Amino acid sequence: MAHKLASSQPAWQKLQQLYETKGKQINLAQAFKSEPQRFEKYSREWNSKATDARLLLDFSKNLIDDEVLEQLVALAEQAEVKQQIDAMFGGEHINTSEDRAVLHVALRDVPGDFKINEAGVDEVKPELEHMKAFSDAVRSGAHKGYTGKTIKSIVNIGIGGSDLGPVMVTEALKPYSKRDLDAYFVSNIDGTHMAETLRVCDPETTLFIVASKTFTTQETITNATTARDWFLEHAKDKAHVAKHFVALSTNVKAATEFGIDRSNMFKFWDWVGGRYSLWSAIGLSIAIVIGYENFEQLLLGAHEMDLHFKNTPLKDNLPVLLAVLGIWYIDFFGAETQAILAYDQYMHKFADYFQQGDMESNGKFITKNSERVDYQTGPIIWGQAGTNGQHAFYQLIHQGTKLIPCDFIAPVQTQNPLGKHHEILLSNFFAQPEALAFGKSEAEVKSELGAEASNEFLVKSKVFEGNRPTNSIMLEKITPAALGALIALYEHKIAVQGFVWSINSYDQWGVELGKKLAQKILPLLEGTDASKVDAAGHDSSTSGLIKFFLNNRK
Ligand SMILES: O=P(O)(O)OC[C@H]1O[C@H](O)[C@H](O)[C@@H](O)[C@@H]1O
Repeated sequence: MAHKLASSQPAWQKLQQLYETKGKQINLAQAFKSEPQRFEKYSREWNSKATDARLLLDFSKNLIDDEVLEQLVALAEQAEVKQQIDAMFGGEHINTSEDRAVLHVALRDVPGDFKINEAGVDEVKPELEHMKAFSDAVRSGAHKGYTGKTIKSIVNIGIGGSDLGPVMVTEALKPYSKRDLDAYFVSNIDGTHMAETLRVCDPETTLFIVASKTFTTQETITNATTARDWFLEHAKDKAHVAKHFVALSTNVKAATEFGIDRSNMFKFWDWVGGRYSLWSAIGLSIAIVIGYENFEQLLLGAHEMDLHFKNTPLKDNLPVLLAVLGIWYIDFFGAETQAILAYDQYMHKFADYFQQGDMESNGKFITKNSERVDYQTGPIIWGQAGTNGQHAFYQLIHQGTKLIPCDFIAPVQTQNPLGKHHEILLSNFFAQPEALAFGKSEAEVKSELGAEASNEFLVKSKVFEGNRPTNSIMLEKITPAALGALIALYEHKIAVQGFVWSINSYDQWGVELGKKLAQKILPLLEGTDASKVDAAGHDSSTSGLIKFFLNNRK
């Protein structure tokens, strides 16, 4: 693969011209007027064959026409997206800086459709069986704590990819959860997170799941050690740890050193990136909360999206469409962010999850050819569940000076039919993209205002320029399979953008420097001698801050 600068592709130059000559003037109101079939043309329904996952992607409210879309797809073709997809599914080591394959798709290949030759792939099935047996035993009460009681709480201790996926999915699929089992997720090194969790847990009925791909992450190991100390204060005998602590990791050696039995370890492999790991052993808390059968549906839904992604021509390929539309705004309109707005309370962690998924994957400036990009790469991802966001930040999306492409997501069917709630929720879900696209003209404002129309400032303040692009994604229902498919859709969108930008979406060197500096600073904080700080070689700002801490702590 050539991994050329995206800006050197012929389609990029063409898109630049299109943007200048007409792209920036595309007017959605006019486009919809002149094209009665715009929705039919720019929307795609997707039905999974083997599961109940169904979704509709409407991308008609984007600032595109046929020519722009054609060039966007041509850009993906020229960037060899198809070949890069095949390389990923084929197990090639596309994570070149770490010389690793990128095979989260193998974790959810339950039917065994992909023939991948990579060490560990043949261990996926046995590991899933291990997860099934263990999650069944915890849920049924067969797995007992050290005093013979059944498990009432699980505490997942992990951070980043070892936390966000389990948190997001267990929240999104709460209707499928075992309601008499409490699930907690401790991630932050701030002792408050663990202290507040232990406060409500009973050592006799709590299972700790230590989730860490590397098993070296400072936060997780510190939190796990604190949990073990707390547990042993009550249980006394170290032999009881086996019933209350399990580990999810690629690093069997470090987990053993921590004191976890091999039989209590659930492993995965270095070809699973942290932010793509919820499908692996890292999903154990999910399997315990929603049951293994539902966890398998989650995998199957994702697998169905994998098949779509792998086998569908680029122009009809949903992840590819989302990816190139994103590139249109990021690289040609200068959009810096992307909002993900799920109109479903259970999905309130979805945007947080893809903050890591997208920003850790594509927040990079070096191409795989070691060139510095001369274009923008990954956007800032943010969002909140609707309708809460409407009462917080939508003002800026509607009338601010920034272009914020938004993805609106909602289920047709609610999990909680309650009066008119769902109709009201969805009326907002339909109204917001409409308002963003078509706005409100000065003439409309004036006619609405009647006598007050002479107040120029009021009139101008009430104008909505419109033309703000959105995608709308409707799922039939947020079932485990549908959620799996939706997550895979976004994962692959991120992959395609990385492929086009020629960056490596699967490493994360950008998180290292801060960690290293913290390691250097920690010994200073453990001491008491402020005078040592000056000799430690920090800048005056960092030294000043550390000394303020040392001089003022009690
Ligand atoms: O699972 P772990 O090895 O503990 O890693 C947890 C997290 O830490 C790192 O800082 C990485 O940036 C994340 O990608 C990872 O998910």
